[in-house]
Amino acid sequence: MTISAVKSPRPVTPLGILATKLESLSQQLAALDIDAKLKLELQQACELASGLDPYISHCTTPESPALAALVRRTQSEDWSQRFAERQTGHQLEQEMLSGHVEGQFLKFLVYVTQARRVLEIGMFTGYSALAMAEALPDDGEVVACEVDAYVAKFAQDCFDESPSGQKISIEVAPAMVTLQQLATANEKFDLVFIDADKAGYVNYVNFLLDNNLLTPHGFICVDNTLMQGQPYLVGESTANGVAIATFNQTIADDPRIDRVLLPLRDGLTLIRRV
Ligand SMILES: C[S@@+](CC[C@H](N)C(=O)[O-])C[C@H]1O[C@@H](n2cnc3c(N)ncnc32)[C@H](O)[C@@H]1O
Repeated sequence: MTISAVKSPRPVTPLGILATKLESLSQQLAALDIDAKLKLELQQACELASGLDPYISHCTTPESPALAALVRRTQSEDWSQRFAERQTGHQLEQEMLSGHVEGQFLKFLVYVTQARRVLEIGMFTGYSALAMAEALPDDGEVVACEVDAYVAKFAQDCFDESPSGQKISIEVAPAMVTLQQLATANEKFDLVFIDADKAGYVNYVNFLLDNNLLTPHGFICVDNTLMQGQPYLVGESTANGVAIATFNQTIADDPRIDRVLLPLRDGLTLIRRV
């Protein structure tokens, strides 16, 4: 593994982007001769936005040493270089990692639902998989789908050094291929976390429901359902923004589904069959 300088992740959530924009506005207005009360109000808006994520993190149980080590390794990797050298099949980036608060939330869900079998669609370096594995009983299992062989090996190396890593089995293939194999083997899951290619989300949820891959009380968590605010903003969207807007509407129109979208990080939608 090549170690390069650790870079801070860029903002990729609606709140993070809002805080950055407010900060930029505040800096631009600071130089101008404008009403001091207006400057103060903008400063207060900046503090309200930029202080929220650090405070939520402060109030949340800290991540384990194994998760913290996985974050450090992920941030130290030069993902652009790996892609340039064709070691990864597509451009990966540290911002893909779900992180502390979302990881602890997923872990909490595993505990309270007493899940024993978890399926992850889109693993990257394994942060969410390992967070969920930490909450599983000793005989519990996370089956983690990942299409990229390089990052799958990277995650496996992290799991090998983690106390809960042996509960995770990685399936290196396009997730739909793995889902078909799991359905053929009549596998069932208590919790499915979807965090892969956004254009595939509708098909993943339909496949899980149509092929009874969930246990009777099983449920699905879907990541990035706010996609940096694009689904509710007027103006141009990226391909991912369009895919998530379509996914959110498809889910809203599906009478089989009960759902709630939580404004956690970049949006997390919980889905269960009614
Ligand atoms: C956002 S990252 C996952 C982050 C991870 N869940 C975490 O919390 O750290 C998305 C991952 O999905 C993988 N992926 C994309 N398309 C996929 C597919 N069709 N099948 C399986 N994995 C896929 C990507 O290679 C990438 O590693």
